[in-house]
Amino acid sequence: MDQELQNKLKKEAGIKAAQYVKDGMVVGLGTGSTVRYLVDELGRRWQEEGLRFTGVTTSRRTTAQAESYGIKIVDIDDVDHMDLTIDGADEVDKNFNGIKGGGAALLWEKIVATNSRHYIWIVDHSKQVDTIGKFPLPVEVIPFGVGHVIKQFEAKGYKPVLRLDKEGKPVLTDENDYVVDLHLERIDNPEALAADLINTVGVVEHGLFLNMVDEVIVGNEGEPLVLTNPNK
Ligand SMILES: O=C(CO)[C@H](O)[C@H](O)COP(=O)(O)O
Repeated sequence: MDQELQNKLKKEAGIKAAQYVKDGMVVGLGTGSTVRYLVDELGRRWQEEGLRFTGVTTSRRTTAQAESYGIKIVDIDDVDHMDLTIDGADEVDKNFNGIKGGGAALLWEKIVATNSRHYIWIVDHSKQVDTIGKFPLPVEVIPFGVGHVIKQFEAKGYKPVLRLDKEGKPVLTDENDYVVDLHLERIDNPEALAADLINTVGVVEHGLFLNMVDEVIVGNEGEPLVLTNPNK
């Protein structure tokens, strides 16, 4: 899919998802290029329609964008729960299992998601896959001893690569951790992999979001499709 079309589909999914946000809600705001369109639309409604909600964000980038519109953002510990969280995803399969963390925000994203009453992903249709894993699986690892974690992953055949920025320095998450991307190509047993990763000392979180999402809004040529998770 060409970039221009992909951006159009991301934008349509973001605008559709913005309709779920109502006055008075506490809303979790995800991270990434699709969420940017969502926040633009919420910002427009905040300024033009007087929409008022309380936002909790999953990254400093999203905080900065939301606050640039005047949207009220609070600390996650200042609210009891999120009524609704809307985020992007890197891949999603038919069982509503997905990979997140392409933007290195997976830890805050998972914390916000797990404390949300309703959880929605916005994606363009290129993110829909039969089997997850082609997209490298992000794993957040603390810097101390990261080389040893990488060696353990190599020994297991996980094909780990430390994520670097353009200057060749390790990418830092908002918690000042590193991201190790696992080039697995396909993940046939995501539950087993998730358990193995989270039991590895030094791993803070991984980007497998398994059966967490309630609805996926898919930007398609035509109207965005709303898929509802039957297992939630
Ligand atoms: O998990 C994420 C950030 O950590 C993003 O939601 C994911 O990478 C999708 O991003 P985009 O909308 O730019 O394709």
